[in-house]
Amino acid sequence: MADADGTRGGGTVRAGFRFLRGRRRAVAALAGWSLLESVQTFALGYALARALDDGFLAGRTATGLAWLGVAGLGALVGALGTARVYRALAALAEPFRDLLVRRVVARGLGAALRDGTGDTAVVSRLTHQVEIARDSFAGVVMVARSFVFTALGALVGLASLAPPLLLVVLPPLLLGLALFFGTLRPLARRQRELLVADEELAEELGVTAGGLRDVAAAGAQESVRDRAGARIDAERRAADSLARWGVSRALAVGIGGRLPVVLLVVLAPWLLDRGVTAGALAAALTYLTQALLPALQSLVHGFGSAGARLTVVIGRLTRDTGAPTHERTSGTPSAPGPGEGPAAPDSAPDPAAPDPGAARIADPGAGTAATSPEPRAPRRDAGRADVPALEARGVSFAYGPGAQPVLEGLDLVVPHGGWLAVVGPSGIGKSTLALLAAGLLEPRDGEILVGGVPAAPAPAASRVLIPQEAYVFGGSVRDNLTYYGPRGDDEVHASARAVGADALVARLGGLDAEVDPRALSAGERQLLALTRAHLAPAPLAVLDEATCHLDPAAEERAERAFARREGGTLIVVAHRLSSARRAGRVLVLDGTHAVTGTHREVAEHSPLYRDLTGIWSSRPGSPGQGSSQPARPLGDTDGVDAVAGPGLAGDGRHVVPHRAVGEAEPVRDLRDRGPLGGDG
Ligand SMILES: Nc1ncnc2c1ncn2[C@@H]1O[C@H](COP(=O)(O)OP(=O)(O)OP(=O)(O)O)[C@@H](O)[C@H]1O
Repeated sequence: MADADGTRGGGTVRAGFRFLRGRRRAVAALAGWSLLESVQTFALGYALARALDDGFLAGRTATGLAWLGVAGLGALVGALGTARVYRALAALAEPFRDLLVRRVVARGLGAALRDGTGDTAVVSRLTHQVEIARDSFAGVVMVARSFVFTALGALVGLASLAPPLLLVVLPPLLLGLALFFGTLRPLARRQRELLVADEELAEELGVTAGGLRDVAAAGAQESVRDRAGARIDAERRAADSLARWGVSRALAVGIGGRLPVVLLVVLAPWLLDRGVTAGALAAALTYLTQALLPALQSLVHGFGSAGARLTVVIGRLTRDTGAPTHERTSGTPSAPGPGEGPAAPDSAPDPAAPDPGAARIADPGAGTAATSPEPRAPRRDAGRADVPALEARGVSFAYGPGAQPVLEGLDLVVPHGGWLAVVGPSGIGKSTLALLAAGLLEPRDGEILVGGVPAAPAPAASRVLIPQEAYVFGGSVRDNLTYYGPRGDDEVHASARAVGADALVARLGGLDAEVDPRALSAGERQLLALTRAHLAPAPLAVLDEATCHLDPAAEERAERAFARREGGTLIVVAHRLSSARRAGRVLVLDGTHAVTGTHREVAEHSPLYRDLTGIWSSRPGSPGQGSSQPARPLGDTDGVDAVAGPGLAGDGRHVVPHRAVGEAEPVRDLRDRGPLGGDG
């Protein structure tokens, strides 16, 4: 139907003519009704001239009125024609749509069956484009037809009134048309470029707006801004270029539609000398201003917009097998670190000496979980063993200057190789802590050190944050997985296997297969994002409910894969109890206390944790140690959503202890969370 690349309009026009040739009857019907419609154009000027010359100017009012009546009759006949024109147009546009739908469905289903993806959503995506093509096709036919028959009615009218009028009107009209057709192709190309740039920008901004929180979480503001800026520049360039070429369009309308009016006025004496009557002159002006000029304007603008849209859409339909238009599968990672925090080459920052005076929530159990036959990720610089992977020193944070703090006075040490699960009720500050750890938020007071240097200026390579919403972008599987840096296929496969994404990678068709993000489930997207993060060179991984769409077994496999990374440190905002149990240490953020320790220790000391995990005992104490109501064994079967607990405990106040387990002191009310909004 069109040029294969959809970028030139010649093929589309030719295909359009071929289509019309195959439907001669419908075309003839459309032409016939259009001819009838043009009666009103003809009658408008002709009857006006007669009404003036034979009627009002000759003192015969009745005759004048009768001719005006004829003009009215002409309008009625024309209206009849107009009504039928739309039916005749439908008889062309609907088969056009049917033809496209047949092809699209056949190709889309064929591709789905061939690929074995079973993704028949492609068909509905393309049929939407078909609707646009149908409407654009109808628009183009309508304006072309309208111009031809309006011009016909007007020119026949002029010729029948006074042939010299044609001498004045025709040359500029033809010149204007020549200019229009001469510049049609470059103009259409620019129009298409603008259309495509506009769509790309809208798509880009739509995607960005939907993921602003994760963009911020991933620290991808700069790359997102750059990409949006590039799209805006592209659209501006396209608009500038179209505007320059648009001058020719205005010129065509000016020469073809307005110049004849000027000439008629200027040459009126000459025309009157040659026997052109005043009525014919008035009729000529009416033809020009009421019929020809508007028809020419519609032609020029209609071809520019509907024609360009038609060419673009037809190009896509004949080229695509269903990839959404915005998924540019160039093979180049066009998206930023979609979802995860940034990572860059290793660096070994100068360790800052830990503050000897600071009391800590330390993680003695760290580094003990790594025993696995699974392949280890490439060695990362774990930093100096005596410098913690993450250290919070008296950290307070609030969203906004006057807001109550989300965290206050938090001290925390996570050594290299540690595995810490963060749990707590919804809205308590788990994600905030994750963002602070990733250096994407800065503490109001205190400091967060990653590998011994303040988290915010710490090299992005030192940690990777994987938020709940995983980003996968159009491109190959390899592009998606090696976004943070080139990796050999063996390493990529090893990480995919470790994380549990190997079956998915195979199902997608291997590393070279193109990814259609829309065809992936939320869990599959998480698996790809996790593998990408697993391959990142960052020693510290922060998983903020990054496995929430995986089943418990898949979640365990993924978490263990991160914990096993050589020298890797893992902080998990836990989504399930099983996740907290696996970790060497658990940090419970609650309304009045923050407690850390092993699972058993926090179960003993934190009523909230017991609530969250479903452990109830008749007295505060160690589960199973003399408790009158022994704790129920903890396990995956508890299925407790650790973050969806009963809410703030006690009086709703929040304390993060400066000291060890159980030693807490009250701090401020948390009800005012600050002005920024967000649900955590
Ligand atoms: N951008 C923000 N502006 C203002 N307040 C915020 C913002 N983000 C989070 N908050 C508030 O900070 C508090 C902690 O939010 P956070 O997202 O860290 O909680 P969370 O424990 O991760 O919750 P959830 O388990 O529901 O994800 C909440 O009261 C939340 O409303």
